[in-house]
Amino acid sequence: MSTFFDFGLHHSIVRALSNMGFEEATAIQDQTVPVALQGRDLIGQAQTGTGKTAAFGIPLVERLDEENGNIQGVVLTPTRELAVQVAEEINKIAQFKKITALPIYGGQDITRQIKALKKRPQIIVATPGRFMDHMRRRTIRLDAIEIVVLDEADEMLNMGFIDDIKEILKEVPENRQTLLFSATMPRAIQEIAQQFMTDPTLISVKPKEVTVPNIEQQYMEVAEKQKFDVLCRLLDIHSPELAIIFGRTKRRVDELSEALTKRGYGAEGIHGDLNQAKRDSVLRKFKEGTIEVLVATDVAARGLDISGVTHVFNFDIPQDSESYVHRIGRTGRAGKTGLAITFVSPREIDHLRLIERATNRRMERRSVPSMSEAMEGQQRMAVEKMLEAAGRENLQAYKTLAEQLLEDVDSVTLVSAALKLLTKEPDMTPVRLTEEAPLRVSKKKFPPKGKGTSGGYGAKRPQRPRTGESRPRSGEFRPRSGESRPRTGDSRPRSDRQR
Ligand SMILES: Nc1ncnc2c1ncn2[C@@H]1O[C@H](COP(=O)(O)OP(=O)(O)OP(=O)(O)O)[C@@H](O)[C@H]1O
Ligand SMILES: [Mg+2]
Repeated sequence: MSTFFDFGLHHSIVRALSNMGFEEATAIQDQTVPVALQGRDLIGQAQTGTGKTAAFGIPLVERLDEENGNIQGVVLTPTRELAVQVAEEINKIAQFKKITALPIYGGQDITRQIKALKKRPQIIVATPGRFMDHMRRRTIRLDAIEIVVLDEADEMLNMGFIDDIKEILKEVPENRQTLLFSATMPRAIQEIAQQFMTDPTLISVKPKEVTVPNIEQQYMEVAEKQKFDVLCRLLDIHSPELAIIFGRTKRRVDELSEALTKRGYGAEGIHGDLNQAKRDSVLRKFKEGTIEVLVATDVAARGLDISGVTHVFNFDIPQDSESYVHRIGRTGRAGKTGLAITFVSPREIDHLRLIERATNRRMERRSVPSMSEAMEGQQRMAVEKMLEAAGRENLQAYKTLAEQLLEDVDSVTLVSAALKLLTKEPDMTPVRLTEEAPLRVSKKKFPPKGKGTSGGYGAKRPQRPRTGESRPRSGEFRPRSGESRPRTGDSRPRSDRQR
């Protein structure tokens, strides 16, 4: 692997990368940065958490002119949170250069954005809908744009942003450089590539292994009615540092986070119907560790890089293999390990097999843990806490008290009582969860063995469920198949404001 010196980057960027703790380039950076620095168009595919942001961030910061205050670079992302995160990472890379990246997204006051634009950032990181708003208001000038990046390009297509993206790409100067990145590259991407890119270089890191090996992948067959109790047991057994639980619908996310809170877990939900202030505060609390469980729809499946996420639970099996890959990719990032557990109801097994085929990787079947295992897990935690305190805390102020207690009660009884108080015993507080219909795969859509696995990503998608909740009503579950994708201006998704 190259060090960042080998790319011939400006010393201020090498210094910034070293400040960020980046010593060597990751595989995708190693292969794409030199090509992007030459000004060539490229399509970059590499697994989740392998540094695709810097793979386009470094060439952006290197190639753009710091003396020029015009907008020279645009990065489009599918979600608002991702726009903020990507802008932050670019600003870190640019910390010793006079280049700034500004995030622009729906749900944020547009006049504030216009004010921020007056400070002349060279790079805009935006969700497509809000970028279009600014384009129409002429508050963003496009004539000096040299580089356009589509991050999570396939997801933006899934969300129906295709027309917006086409319009944006038509408006920016034709001789720009276009970079397109994602961990998953379904075929529809090729259309964009052909239409809007100039002789793009395709760089794909291990296309057959779309998931990273350091994420342990398990599944459990669980009846819909039992899912919640099983989830609680798993949380008790694993005591994750930070966990993300994905649910299928917004209602599901609301109900789950409420139910978890009722049972004493620090959990909050995030989905597209919450206002931006709420979304921001939930994510902030999760990053700080104020809450340890984030319950989310697929709005949090893409790109988010939160350190400390040790576990991902698919409370509801994802709709398709792309969603699966990105959801579980919120753990096991930057070389760390992670565990992903997917719940599958008995009627959804075919759907799970379809995901396994598309990702070319089997999930390990695990049996549902028992209540006593959950109890043991919590007891283990209590013992750990106690031993840690015994080893580290200054206990002087408690010693006399302890000696007095030991005169009346024997030591085993006393320690047992202390452990009981420290143990979070299984909580069976009743909760209310509306049942979700299982995801079914029609026999026709189930590809014969061996097919659809080439390149890891050819498998056909299962049908979307037909329940009202999971319609693309507000951008959470978008039509992904050719037939149902809106084609006209009228039926286009109502911009990223709804996400
Ligand atoms: N060369 C490097 N050395 C060390 N850490 C790195 C390097 N490049 C990136 N990282 C870190 O790795 C983590 C994952 O990077 P990033 O978010 O860019 O992944 P990604 O490939 O875009 O993933 P996803 O497909 O989920 O969007 C980040 O915390 C980033 O700071
Ligand atoms: Mg990314």
